Amino acid sequence: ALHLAQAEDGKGLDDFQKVYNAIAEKLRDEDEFDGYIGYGPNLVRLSWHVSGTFDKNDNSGGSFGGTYRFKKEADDPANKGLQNAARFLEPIAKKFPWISHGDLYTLAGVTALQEMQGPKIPWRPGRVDADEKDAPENGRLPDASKDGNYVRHYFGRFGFSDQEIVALLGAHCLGKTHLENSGYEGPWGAATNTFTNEFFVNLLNENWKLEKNDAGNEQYNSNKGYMMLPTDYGLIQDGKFKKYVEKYAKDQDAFFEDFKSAYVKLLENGIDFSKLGKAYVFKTLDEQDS
Ligand code: HEM
Ligand SMILES: CCOC(=O)c1cnc2ccccc2c1N
Repeated sequence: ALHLAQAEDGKGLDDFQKVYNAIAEKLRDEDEFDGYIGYGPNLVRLSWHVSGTFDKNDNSGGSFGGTYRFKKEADDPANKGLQNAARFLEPIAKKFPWISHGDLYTLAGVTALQEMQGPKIPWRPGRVDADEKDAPENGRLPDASKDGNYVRHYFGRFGFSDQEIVALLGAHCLGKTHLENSGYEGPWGAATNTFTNEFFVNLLNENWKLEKNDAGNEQYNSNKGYMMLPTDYGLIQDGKFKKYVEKYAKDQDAFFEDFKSAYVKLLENGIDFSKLGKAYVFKTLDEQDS
């Protein structure tokens, strides 16, 4: 059965907005990280990795239990580089000991996206920390060296449509790949910390060359120093995916709307929120500047 959301007792919008603001202020303050990209993209990746372990066949994994806090999950080779996001969140967890790890990891991704000018992401609390025995085994996160069909099959495990898959991958407009983390490198100089539909525009407009990188892995490089993973590139090799790439390259609002819905589905997969009221929509720091 699905995990039943149980919100932290007596905590409401104002309490979670305080956590949002603490993360957002720390993001602004520590802007030099990773060549002045900042922690935003890394926090978004953490929120996806703690959710992407979900398996609808037995409702295991997923964001509910906050099991990333255990080495068994944190040390998954696929999570290499996310130690930065985890370290960033430690003082936040200390300042707000009442928030569960699952809620913190997902709220941090929402905060980062909104502070990077992304869409407003409705968010619901109620994830409850589980034990180490509930941590999913390694190997549930995707392999970047594969093609579009692999990506379709992989996300089929969560019940995502072609349109939801393409929208979700639009998050690859943020940050960069790091050779020491994943065996992929780049984009050089083009890495961004602003949420846009640029990933789709680049996919369609650049001429991509498949090259071996310094780790011996094949990736697509463009003469502007952009890069795409083989799984990224699979979105334009596969006709059914490509039509959504074209839609989002033309219409950023449509991308924002569809990304928001798919991202919420990713973060809430496997959890029954029916006992809770409506989702919270947080104000950005800019919207609160009195
Ligand atoms: C086919 C599915 C996916 C694959 C194979 C994949 C693979 C990767 C790889 C290899 C990296 C580089 C990590 C590093 O070297 O530091 C990366 C980074 C990233 N991914 Fe994905 N990813 C996928 C889906 C997603 C999704 C669904 C999201 C969010 C909704 C996402 C968000 C990010 C972000 C924001 C970064 C940049 C992290 C940073 O700059 O530190 N990815 N991804
Ligand atoms: C808009 C310029 O960035 C890109 O084209 C791009 C492409 N794939 C990625 C894959 C993983 C992480 C970041 C990625 C990225 N920033």
